[in-house]
Amino acid sequence: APLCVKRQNSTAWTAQEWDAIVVGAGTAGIIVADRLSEAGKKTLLLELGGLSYGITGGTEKPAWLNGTSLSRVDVPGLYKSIFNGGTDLLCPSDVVNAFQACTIGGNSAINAGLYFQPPASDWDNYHPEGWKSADVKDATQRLLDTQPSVTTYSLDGKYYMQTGYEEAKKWLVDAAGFSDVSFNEEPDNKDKVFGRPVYNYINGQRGGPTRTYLQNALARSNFRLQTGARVRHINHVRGAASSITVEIEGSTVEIALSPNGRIVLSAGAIASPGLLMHSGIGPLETLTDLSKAGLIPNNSSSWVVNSLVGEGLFDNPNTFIELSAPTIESYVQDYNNPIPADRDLYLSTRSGPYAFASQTSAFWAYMPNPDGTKTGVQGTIDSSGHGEYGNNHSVTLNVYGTSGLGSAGRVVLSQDGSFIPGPSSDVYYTDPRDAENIAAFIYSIFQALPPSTPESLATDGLTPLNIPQNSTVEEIRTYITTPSEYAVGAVQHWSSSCRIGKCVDADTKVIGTENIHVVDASIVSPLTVNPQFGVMIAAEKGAERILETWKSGVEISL
Ligand SMILES: Cc1cc2nc3c(=O)[nH]c(=O)nc-3n(C[C@H](O)[C@H](O)[C@H](O)COP(=O)(O)OP(=O)(O)OC[C@H]3O[C@@H](n4cnc5c(N)ncnc54)[C@H](O)[C@@H]3O)c2cc1C
Repeated sequence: APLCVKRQNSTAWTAQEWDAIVVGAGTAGIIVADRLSEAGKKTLLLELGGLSYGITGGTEKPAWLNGTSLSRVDVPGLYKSIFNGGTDLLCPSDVVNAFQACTIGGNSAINAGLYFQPPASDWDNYHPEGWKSADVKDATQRLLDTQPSVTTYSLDGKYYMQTGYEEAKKWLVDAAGFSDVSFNEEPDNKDKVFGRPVYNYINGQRGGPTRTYLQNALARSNFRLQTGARVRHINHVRGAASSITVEIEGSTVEIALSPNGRIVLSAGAIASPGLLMHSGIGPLETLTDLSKAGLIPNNSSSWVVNSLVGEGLFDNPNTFIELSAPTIESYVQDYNNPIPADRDLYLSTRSGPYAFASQTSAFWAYMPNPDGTKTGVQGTIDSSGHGEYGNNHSVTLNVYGTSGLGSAGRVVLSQDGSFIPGPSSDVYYTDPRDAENIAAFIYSIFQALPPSTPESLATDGLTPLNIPQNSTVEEIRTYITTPSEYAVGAVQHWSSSCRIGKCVDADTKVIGTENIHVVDASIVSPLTVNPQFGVMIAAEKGAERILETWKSGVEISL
């Protein structure tokens, strides 16, 4: 644990009692632990993974970064290389059945850094009392004060890889009637809007809670971050937790809460419900299976039966649409061998193609439903083609369904005897209305493209290559719901598996427990935008609510 040992050079931390034990130094966990320690609580932040950003001591990097303080995590343009594997940043396969980061920063250390503020309607329409837009306003401001959102990423002030952006703007703004907006200036406007993406970068490098909140917390003597610590389960009697069992450096230790202490699970939308289940908190059937396997006590009087633990797991259903135009010049950032001029531009001035992740534009719309609700759709355009469409004149449009979708699954434990948490098979498109809406949206924007077929490309403007421009709604619906390299792929935006008002109460406390909280993507309902910003608001707000429960002096009876 190179980070903490230096300052708090006690090896006896495992024998101490903690006011708050936060599980997972990810996107939300870091923020919660910072705010609780700031309020004077003696706070332990336990992280399964290891070092990530250069500032944490991370050293995983390509040779061209040797001699700098940067790790691969710091360079925004190395984002897509995470999908090539060969990294210690990802979760081991026995932790979650999904593509997730297990390292300081969690997924904020590997994601694209897209940082879109959710519209007020996401809180007002989909979250309960106490979590409406007016309730999260201050939390949002605290977040923006600590982690700003940037609209220019390259420090020379220029925009790079813009040929796809220009064609998309011609299509969506000039022909399809979308408004050209600055997303930061009007975050609530997500209906028929187009613009440049916003990111959470700091001075041309990856931002996120590790660069901001964690640095504040590490300066406090009542805070400790421990890496390489895998939490196995919470020890509790009918929901009143007294300690946590952790595997660290090959041994298993129990770490105690102080009287009136709190446990906060921030292990992510798949792992947090998994940890609750492995602690005897969850659906009866799952707890019965775990007890038969000897993994939780047989004595069911110590269980907390809560069928909503894991329920509602969401991920955006997505489709890649490959677009080509004669004017487009594709660009692929290279992990090992960047174009020397682009490498030097980044190293000398944090400018150029390596100063951002490669998304050059984004757009949103809502599809109205007969019952008065609306279904959100988002498009994000990248700088290169995908799969067999990787020619020099193509880019990839990633279309997601977002808020208001009816499809969701749940966190299930694997049936192979190892009980690893993962998504059920019914996360995407189980509600037929979702595919209808997304197909109708794609159809509608295709009408604003010049007529073309994949065999006879438009000479001026974009041609869709994998879904022909002249497809019917029905043909598009079939394409997007048929698994392929371009459709029904997991975006890994896991959320909503332990929702506020259902699985946890408005104080983020797991219903049926006394002092066990969940604060991470699990508690947030499906948002109109990529989840990171909303998850960080939930962490600010969650910390505020937890601190209020302490002030009101609720006693935990053991
Ligand atoms: C490839 C990829 C790209 C993405 N791009 C974007 C984007 O550009 N913009 C955006 O808004 N969203 C993006 N997302 C989604 C976004 O990053 C996540 O929604 C968000 O970071 C989730 O935050 P969290 O706090 O819930 O969990 P995480 O950030 O995942 O943190 C969970 C932490 O808990 C730790 N942990 C888990 N189990 C244990 C255990 N048993 N003991 C101890 N520690 C444990 C993990 O190691 C991890 O550090 C992306 C996600 C992925 C995977």
